[in-house]
Amino acid sequence: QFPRQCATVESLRSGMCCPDYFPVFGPGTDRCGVSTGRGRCVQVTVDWRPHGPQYIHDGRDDREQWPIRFFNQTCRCSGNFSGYNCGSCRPGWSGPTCSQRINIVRRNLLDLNAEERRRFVNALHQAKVTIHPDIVIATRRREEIFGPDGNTPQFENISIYNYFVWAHYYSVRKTFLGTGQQSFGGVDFSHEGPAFVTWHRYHLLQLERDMQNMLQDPTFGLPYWNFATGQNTCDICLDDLMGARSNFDVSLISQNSIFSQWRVLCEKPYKDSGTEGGPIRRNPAGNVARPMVQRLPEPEDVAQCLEVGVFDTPPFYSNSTDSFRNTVEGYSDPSGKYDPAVRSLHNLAHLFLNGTGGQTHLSPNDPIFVLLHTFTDAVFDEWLRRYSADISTYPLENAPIGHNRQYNMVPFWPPVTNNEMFVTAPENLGYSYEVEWPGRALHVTEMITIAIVTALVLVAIIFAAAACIVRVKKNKDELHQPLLTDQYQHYSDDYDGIATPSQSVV
Ligand SMILES: O=C(O)c1cc2cc(O)c(O)cc2[nH]1
Repeated sequence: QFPRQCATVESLRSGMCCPDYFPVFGPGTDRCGVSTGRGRCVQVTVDWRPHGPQYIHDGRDDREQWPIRFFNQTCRCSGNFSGYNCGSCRPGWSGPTCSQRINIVRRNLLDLNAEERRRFVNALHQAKVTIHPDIVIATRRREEIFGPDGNTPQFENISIYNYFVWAHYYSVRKTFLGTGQQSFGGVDFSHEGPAFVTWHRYHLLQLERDMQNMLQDPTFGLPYWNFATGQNTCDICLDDLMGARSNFDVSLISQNSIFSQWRVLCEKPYKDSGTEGGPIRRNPAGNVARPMVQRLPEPEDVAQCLEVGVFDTPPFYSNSTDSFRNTVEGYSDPSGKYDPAVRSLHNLAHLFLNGTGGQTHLSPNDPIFVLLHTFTDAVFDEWLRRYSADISTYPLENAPIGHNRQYNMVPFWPPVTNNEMFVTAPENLGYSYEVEWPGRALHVTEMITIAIVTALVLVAIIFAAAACIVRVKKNKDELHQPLLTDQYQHYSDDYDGIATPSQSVV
């Protein structure tokens, strides 16, 4: 959550987190790369607008008005520069002056060849065991951050992948209300509100960027898992991908997969440390107590969800109806209608995994999380493209805490608002998805309407054809009749051997 350089008594006391870009000039002389025009140290902007009624403990949580409880000054970078010290480039840009455009392609995991699969699995494992070069995490709440002696900042190193896990956990954990008091659970900075899509988008971008740096490969892109193929099996649960099922325990991963060795972080809820626990549990389609989550979404569900044209609707929560966000998140049925009994799309895919990946405070521990969310993000990006990124229904205020449009997403640093992620990815964030979207099948009512219209058109054609035939027949008859009837009569009645002009013209 914070750069290592800011995890000091001085930085915390001053509230300033503006690390040097080029420390050669001496400490504090090149804050945010100011000497080379990369950026400068400014006051943090926070969202003070009211939040929704779900959160009732204002003043008790470090995540309120993020990140002001920890720091009130940050780097603001110029142009395409970015990062905690303006030492990197904005997504979509690269090169020493961040002036080269780049595009990263996120592909279907199942389309990777054997070598690409091996490299991706190895990269994830490397991220799991490599200490994050820049970021450390706070292991105590703000009021205890200086440690028992008041002089030892309580921060820890964490691996790149575990930081990804921890950030999700920190965003969903309950509000601590004091020793012996029950923590408050009506709070979630990354789910059940409009920030669901923007928060997870940034979360993935940050992992992708960290892995690019780790691999020294700026072209590295996270693949996706199309969980809506209509099959009710985990098709990526193979030993060369996310790990097959163990032969010895249905809820464990096969020992042929490196992921069987991964240990779960944040298993003991509400203890802020990066200690690892037991193995990843996963039993796809194995929740016999809840048959509804023993299946995966259908392609048609994605197609229907993309027809929901309004981004979000009041109360901007998990009971919103006709909201694209609540539909892709999976609290509404795929057509957008809210139904408390329904779990669809993203939520259904989580619950289908039935184990570590199905519990909000733990789910990123299972690497399937990454792939499940890249696909969810692909759906979001397709929605943004289809509806020209219409942000008008993204609320500025009264969304659940953390979800207002201008709120800085918790616990990211430097501060980044939900707003900044509400843009089409290829043009603004430098990545795109290689994906084909399913066409929408017709509803019964639409099929009936089409059948009726077709029948009416057919009847009309038949009538028109019949009328035509009758007319042609009549015309034909008219052609022959005068010779045989009227005129013949005239000729025969008073025939004198010379036809009058009127009689000779047929
Ligand atoms: O019960 C749900 O709908 C549900 C479970 C679950 C797990 C998870 O990690 C999420 O990110 C969301 C989610 N929803």
